[in-house]
Amino acid sequence: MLPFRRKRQSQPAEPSVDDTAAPDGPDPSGGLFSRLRRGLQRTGSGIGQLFLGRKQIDADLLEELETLLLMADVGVEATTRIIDDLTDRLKRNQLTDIEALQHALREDMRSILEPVSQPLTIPAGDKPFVILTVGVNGAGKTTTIGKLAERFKSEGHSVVLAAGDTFRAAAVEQLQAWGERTGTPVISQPTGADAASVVYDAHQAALARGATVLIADTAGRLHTQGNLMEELRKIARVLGKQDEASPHEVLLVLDAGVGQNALAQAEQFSQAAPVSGIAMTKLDGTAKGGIVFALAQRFGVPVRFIGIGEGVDDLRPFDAEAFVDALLAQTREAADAE
Ligand SMILES: Nc1nc2c(ncn2[C@@H]2O[C@H](COP(=O)(O)OP(=O)(O)OP(=O)(O)O)[C@@H](O)[C@H]2O)c(=O)[nH]1
Repeated sequence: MLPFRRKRQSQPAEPSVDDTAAPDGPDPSGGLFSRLRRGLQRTGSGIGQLFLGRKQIDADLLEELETLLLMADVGVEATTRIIDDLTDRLKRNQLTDIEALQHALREDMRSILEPVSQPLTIPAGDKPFVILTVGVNGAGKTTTIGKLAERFKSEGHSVVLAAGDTFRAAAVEQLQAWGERTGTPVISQPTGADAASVVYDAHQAALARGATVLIADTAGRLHTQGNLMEELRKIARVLGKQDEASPHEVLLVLDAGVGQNALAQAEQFSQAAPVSGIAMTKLDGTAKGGIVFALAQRFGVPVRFIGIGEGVDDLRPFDAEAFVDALLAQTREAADAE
């Protein structure tokens, strides 16, 4: 048995039938933890299992940990911060056993993520709270907007969507499909129309309907596409003219699978619009989920949501503690084999 194990880690890695129940009793988080843990398995499996059967803490173990963190795309800066701290604690004889090391690792990882663990809260007001989503092609913007519409509606908000991706054929239809699925009105113009004008129309419509949230889709673009980056600035300007605080949130949607490239995307998009939050998608299908640490360490931009699947409910508010716990959770098979 491992000396250190948190209560929630005793759940199975792959709940087969009922996501909300573990053999030890119901999941107190209503299945959220097991879903998140399953999603992050590919990123965290190596780190979680590194300590199994280990009795001694030495330089080799820290070196192995360093390699695993880098492989999970935690990035050089955040990895160095973690390893330096652990080495320091080791020198000061603070890490007397594996349990203490795991505890310290958990603490270090949390301390990187806690500053960016800031949920998106929609303040009450007489104008719609405007969320402008930005990101490269295929990052998951449209899907994330659909999931957000569902979430905000379930919280009692009245939501309007703006089909600001007038560039890609079928983008409007894709957003409309999410609108139908979630019962949310979508304001659109045909492909090729001026994106800023669609967003303007949508803002007017949101005001007229007394909507509390407006979420604008935008065309996926590479940060190297100057004209499209200029279009983003224009959309932000048009929104700002109607309400100087708007857009209230510029949500950068990043595909976790791109790894370190996410850093370049964050940097470039921030130059076109003041990115105020990140939605990290596809954490379910990647071994590179550690990129969240690299982003937190480098930019400190709040991570608002994480996507852990394609379903409408597969978007979760980011929570540093739950994220680190899920990442470091060991599989039952590995624990049993110990
Ligand atoms: N597994 C998984 N798939 C996701 C997630 N989020 C989005 N996807 C999928 O990623 C693909 C691209 O998503 P879109 O929402 O179309 O991406 P987009 O950024 O709007 O793309 P463009 O319109 O080309 O800019 C779709 O197949 C989505 O179902 C996620 O969290 N997990």
